Formats: sequence, C-alpha cells, structure tokens
Amino acid sequence: MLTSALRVGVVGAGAMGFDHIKRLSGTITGAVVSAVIEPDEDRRDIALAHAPEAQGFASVDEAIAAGALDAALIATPGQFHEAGLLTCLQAGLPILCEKPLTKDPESSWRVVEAEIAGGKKLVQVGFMRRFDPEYEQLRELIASGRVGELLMIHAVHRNPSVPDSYDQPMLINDSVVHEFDVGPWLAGGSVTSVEVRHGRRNPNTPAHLKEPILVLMELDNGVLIDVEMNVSVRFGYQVATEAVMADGIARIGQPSGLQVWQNATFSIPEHADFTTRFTQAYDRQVQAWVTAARRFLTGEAAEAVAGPSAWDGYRVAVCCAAGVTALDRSGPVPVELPPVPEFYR
Ligand SMILES: NC(=O)C1=CN([C@@H]2O[C@H](COP(=O)(O)OP(=O)(O)OC[C@H]3O[C@@H](n4cnc5c(N)ncnc54)[C@H](O)[C@@H]3O)[C@@H](O)[C@H]2O)C=CC1
Ligand SMILES: O=C1[C@@H](O)[C@H](O)[C@@H](O)[C@H](O)[C@H]1O
Repeated sequence: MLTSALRVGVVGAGAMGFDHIKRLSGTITGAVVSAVIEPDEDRRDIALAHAPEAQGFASVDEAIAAGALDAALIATPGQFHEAGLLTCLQAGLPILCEKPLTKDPESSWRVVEAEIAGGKKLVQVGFMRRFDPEYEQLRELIASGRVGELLMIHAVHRNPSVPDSYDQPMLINDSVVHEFDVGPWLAGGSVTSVEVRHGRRNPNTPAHLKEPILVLMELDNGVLIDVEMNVSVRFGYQVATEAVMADGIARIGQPSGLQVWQNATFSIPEHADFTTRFTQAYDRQVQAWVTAARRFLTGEAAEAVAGPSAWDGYRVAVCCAAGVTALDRSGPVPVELPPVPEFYR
C-alpha cells in the first residue's frame, strides 16, 4: 500500500527520459524518481545527479528485484518497449510508456493480451498531445457542435531537421504516429485507410530520405485528415492544426508570445523543438499519470491510467503499419482493426 510519494523508476535516460527525470524531480507533485534504469553508465550518472533519491540500475529486472520502484516510466527507444512493458506488467507496476507503444502491431497486441490477462489497466501511452491545452480546447469545440459538424482536419508537423539515424519509415513510426492518435481523438472516429503522397523533394532533405510527404487518413465517420510531414524545414518546430467545420474553422498551434516590430519587420518567436512546444502537455500528462497511479496503488481507483491506453497504442500501431506500406504504394491502404476488447470499452 502506497503511503508516501510514488516511487518512479525511469527506464532509459536519453533525451526524453532525462527530460522526464527533471520534470518528476521538479514540477510534478506526489512522485519521486527512485530508480534510473539505464545501461549507459555515463548517462545514468548524469541523470542520477538530477534525481537525489534514486538508485542506478542497468536493467529493469535488477530494479524490480531490488524493490526500487512502485511505477515505471519507459523512455527507451521504441524497439525495446515491448520487453520493458511485459516485465513491468508481470510485476503489476503502473506504466507510462513513451510513444510508440511498441515497434509493430504484433508486439503491441502481445502487450494488450498481457494487460488483459493481468486484469488491470496499467499501461498509459505517452501520446502527450491529448494533454496540450489547445488540443483539449479544439476537441471540446468540435464535440460541442458550436461551429457545426466537423468536415476535415488539416495538420502540419514540421521538424527543423532530423538525425542521420532517422530513416524513411520513421516519418510514420516516429512522427506521424502522433497524428494517428490525436487526429481520430479530435474527430471522434476511427481510421479506415491511409494514403501517402510524395511531392517535390525538399533540397534540404538528407540524401537517404524522400520528404516532405502528405499523409491522408480517412475516418469511418467520413472525416478526412491530411498531414504535411516535413522534417527539414530549418526555421523551427511547428505543429499546427486547422479544423474545418460546417459553420467555420478553428486553428491551434499558431505562433504566440513576444511580438516585435523592428526594421520594418514584425516577428513572433517560433519553437525550436518539441520540448518547448509541448512543455505543458508533458507536464500535465506526467502529473495525470502520477495521480492515477497513486490512486490505483492506494486502492482508490480500479485502474492506473489517465490517458491513452494500450488499446490506443495498438490501434495506432496498426495505422503506422498501413502508413509504412503506403510510403511505397499508390492509393489508400486499408486499416483493419479487430473489435475493441470489452476490457477497453
Ligand atoms: N512524446 C514525444 O514528443 C517524444 C517521445 N520520444 C520517445 O521517447 C523514447 C526515447 O526516445 P529518446 O529519448 O529520443 O531516445 P534516446 O536514444 O535519446 O534515449 C534512449 C535511452 O534508452 C537507453 N536504453 C536502451 N535500451 C535500454 C533498456 N533496455 N533499458 C534501459 N535503457 C535502455 C539508451 O541507452 C538511451 O540512453 C522513444 O520511444 C521516442 O519515440 C522521443 C522524443 C519526443
Ligand atoms: O515524438 C517526437 C519525436 O520523436 C519526433 O521525431 C517528432 O517528429 C515529434 O514531433 C516529437 O513529438
């Protein structure tokens, strides 16, 4: 039974894991980083310097065997998520797992099956856009019908640049993965097909990539969602959405902040990367998860989840698989999902 702060073990102390460690040690209430689980010793030591109450471990098994955590935040690269999830589920730990849930639909399904077998909802997936205040407002506006029925969504997802390790499927699996979650969440429907179009290549695009791409999702309620996925824009990081409704439009993700007029020029700052664009979303996501995990461990709640579930992670993995197929095929690729298991309804 949990009587004090939630002891969180952070698995993976790279870019996102380190960011979450600082968040958990600073802004989040009701939690403490009790374990930094990271095979790279240098990274582990740097992270431990920001988590004064934490012990360091090289693997999840060691940390669990030492009884060092009440809950796990998984921030390893996607291909390692399944192993970490299955180990933590086996130990009955609440888990916040960074996106994607796992690397493909088959492994995501195994996680869904393991969670159902355990009988408790323990897995929350880090689709943090659902916690961004503007996305929340847009969803509420669409659902209210105040501007009429939703017809289409236009989305842009622009990164200034990407590392050499970022390959063509990552346009889908690492980046559009967010739109596959948040688009249907906004529109209140389920994706039935995905199409990818390649237009003129950006001369700034790294030699091994072919982009920008345009991704078109068709939903079962007739709504179309298009996403410009563009990872060589140079000017900054931009994620913006326009919802077209019967009686008007609504936009989120527009530049805001200090406006400057100088030398016959008007400027507003733009984000350089996702860490500032989605600061509030990450903070609110982690706080909601900590609160839910605490309520679960004290017996006040039946589940440890306050956001996207393992089912959402599976559903998105199926969309990503269709999206990767669509990268090399003309026309729409169908998305076929089994019925939502009773456990997730
Ligand atoms: N929600 C968002 O906006 C973002 C989410 N992410 C997600 O966060 C996750 C991590 O991404 P990054 O931090 O960029 O990766 P990274 O490569 O910077 O860090 C990953 C760390 O995990 C460690 N690691 C690898 N295998 C491990 C294992 N079995 N146990 C413990 N540690 C292990 C590595 O040594 C490394 O330090 C990915 O799933 C990625 O998709 C990344 C960027 C933004
Ligand atoms: O998850 C993220 C990165 O991994 C990805 O590479 C970016 O495109 C996304 O905008 C960011 O939120």
